[in-house]
Amino acid sequence: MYIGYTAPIVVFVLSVIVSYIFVMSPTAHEMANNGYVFISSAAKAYAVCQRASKLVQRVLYLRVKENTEASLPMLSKQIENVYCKATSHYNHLDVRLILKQGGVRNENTNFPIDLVLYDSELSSDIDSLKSSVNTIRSGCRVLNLDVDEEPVGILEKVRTYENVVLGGTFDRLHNGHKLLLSQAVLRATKSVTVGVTDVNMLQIKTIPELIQPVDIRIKEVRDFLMDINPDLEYNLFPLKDLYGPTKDDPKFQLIVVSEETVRGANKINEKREEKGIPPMDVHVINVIEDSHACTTAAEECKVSSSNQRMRMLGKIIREPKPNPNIPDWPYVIGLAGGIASGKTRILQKLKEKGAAILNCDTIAHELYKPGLQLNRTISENFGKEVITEAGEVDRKKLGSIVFSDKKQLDKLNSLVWPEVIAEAQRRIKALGEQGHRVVVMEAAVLVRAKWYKYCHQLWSVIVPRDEAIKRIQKRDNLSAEEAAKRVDSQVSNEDHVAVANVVFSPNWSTDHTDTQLEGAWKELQEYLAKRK
Ligand SMILES: CC(C)(COP(=O)(O)OP(=O)(O)OC[C@H]1O[C@@H](n2cnc3c(N)ncnc32)[C@H](O)[C@@H]1O)[C@@H](O)C(=O)NCCC(=O)NCCS
Ligand SMILES: Nc1ncnc2c1ncn2[C@@H]1O[C@H](COP(=O)(O)OP(=O)(O)OP(=O)(O)O)[C@@H](O)[C@H]1O
Repeated sequence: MYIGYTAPIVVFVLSVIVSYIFVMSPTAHEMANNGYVFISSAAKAYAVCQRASKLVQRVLYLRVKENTEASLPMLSKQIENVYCKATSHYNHLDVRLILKQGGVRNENTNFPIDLVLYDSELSSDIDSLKSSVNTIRSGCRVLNLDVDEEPVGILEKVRTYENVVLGGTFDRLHNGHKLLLSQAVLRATKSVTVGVTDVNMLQIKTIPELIQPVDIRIKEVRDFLMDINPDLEYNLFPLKDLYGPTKDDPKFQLIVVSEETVRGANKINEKREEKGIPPMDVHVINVIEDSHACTTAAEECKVSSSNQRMRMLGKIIREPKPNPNIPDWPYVIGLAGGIASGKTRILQKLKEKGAAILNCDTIAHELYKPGLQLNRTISENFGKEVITEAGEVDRKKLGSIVFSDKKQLDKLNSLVWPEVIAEAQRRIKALGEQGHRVVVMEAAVLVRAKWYKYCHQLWSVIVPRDEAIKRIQKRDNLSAEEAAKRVDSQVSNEDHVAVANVVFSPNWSTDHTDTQLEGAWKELQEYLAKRK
C-alpha cells in the first residue's frame, strides 16, 4: 500500500527534476542540431522561439498550427520580433518561421529534425502533428514547452498581392535578409521574384572577393523560401542592374525593401511612371541593428554580410588538406598577395611570433650570381648582353626583353622557377633541421607558379585595387597609370582568394591587420598542437 502510493510520486518528482535539468541547462552535447516547434497560436511565436533556442544549436523551425488570413497581421509582427531579436538573443541559431497558409500537413524541411517541441496547448494533437512532418529523424526526441503569449502592441493590416518582388546580394543569408524575404512571402498570394546581384554589382562592396558565387546565393535564398512557404512560385535570377525586370513588367504590384534601399524602389517607380506602367506599392522594413558589431574594427552597426566577411579575415576559410608532396615538418605556409598589399608587415609580425621566413625572390637573385648554373643558363638562352661585365645578370636588361614578349617571359619562368623552388625546399629542410616548426615562404609568383603545392597552407593578402594603386604611387613614387599597370599585371585578388586557406586584408588600421594576424596565428598553433 505504502509503496503503491510513493512509487509514482517518486517517479514524477524524478522526471520533473530530470526534465528541469534538461530543459533549463542543456550542455552543447545535449542540444539538438535542428528543432521543429509546433505553436498553438501565432501570438506565441517569439516567446516560444526564445525558450526553444536554448535547446537547439543549428536550425530552428517555428510552425503555427494553423496560419489563416486573419493571422497575417500577427505573423507580420512575429516575423519582426523573431528576426529583429535573433542576432542579440540567439545568434547561434538559424531561425525559420514557417508562413505556409493552412494547417500542418505534408511538411518538408531542408534540414532533418532531431527534436520536436510543442507548446502545452497542443498536447492532445502532438502525435498527429508530428506525423505530418516528413523530415523527422528516427530517434527524434519530443518535449513540451509551457509558454504564455507576450503582449505585441498594435497590429498593422497586411495587404496581399499576387506578384511580389525584391532584390539583394544575400551573401551568407542573415536575419535582415530573412526579415525582408519573410515580409515578401507573407504578402504574396502567387509568386515572389528575387533578383540576386551578379558579379558586376559587387565591386563597391567590402571584400567582394569573399562574396559567395551567385549560384550559391540563389540556392540559399531558394532553400529559405521553400522552407518558409513551399506553396508559392519563386523566380530567382542573377540581377545585373538596380531594376531587373521591374522597370517594364506591370505584373509586379509590390516591392519589399529596407529603410536603406527604399531609394532604389523609388527609382524603379519613377522609371515605370515614365513608361506609363503603374508604380508598385513599396513595403519598407526596419534595418536590424547588430548588437555584436565592433565599430572600432570598421564594422557596420547593422546586421550585415560585410561584417560577416570582415570576421572571416585571419580565420581558416578553407580547411587545409594533408600534403603528400612535402614532409610533415616543418609546417610550411605560403604567403601570397598582390603588389603593395601589405605582405611586408605581416611577414615581420610572423617573424616576431617565431616563424622562419623564406623569400623566394631573394633566392632567385642569389641564384643569378656569377659562377652559378642559373647564371650560365640565362646567358645561353638570352644572350651575353644580359650579363654585366662583372658577370652579374643584368635584371633591367632581362626585364626589358621578357616584359615586352610573353613567350620570352614564359621561357624565363620555365628556366628559373624549378631552380628556385628546388632551392627553397632545400632551405626549408635545413630550417626544419635547425628546429623551426613553422616556415613562411613568400614569393611574388606563389599562386601563378602554383607553389602552394609545396606548402601545407596558403595565406593570401589582398587590398582593393584602388588602394594598392594609391600605395604604390606613394611608396614607389610612380604615376597612377604606372601603378595600375603593375597591379593589373599580377594575379587578381579573386585568384589569390580562390586557393587560400586564410585571407588577410590590411585595408584598415594596422591594429586591425594585427588582430587578423593574432587570430590566424592562434588558430594555427591550436591546429598544429592537434596535428602532432
Ligand atoms: C541594388 C540592391 C538590389 C542590392 O542589394 P544589396 O547589395 O543592398 O543587398 P544585401 O544583400 O546587402 O541586402 C538585401 C536587402 O536586405 C536588406 N538588408 C540588409 N541588411 C539588413 C538589415 N540588417 N536589416 C534589414 N534589412 C537588411 C537590404 O537593405 C536590402 O534591401 C538593393 O540594395 C536595392 O536597391 N533594392 C531596391 C531595388 C530592387 O529591389 N531591385 C531589384 C528588383 S528585381
Ligand atoms: N593598413 C595599412 N594602411 C595603410 N597603409 C598600409 C597598411 N599596410 C601597409 N600599408 C602601406 O602600403 C604599402 C605597401 O605595403 P608593403 O610594402 O608591405 O606591401 P608588400 O605586399 O610587401 O608589397 P610588394 O609585394 O610590393 O613588396 C607600404 O607603403 C605600407 O606602409
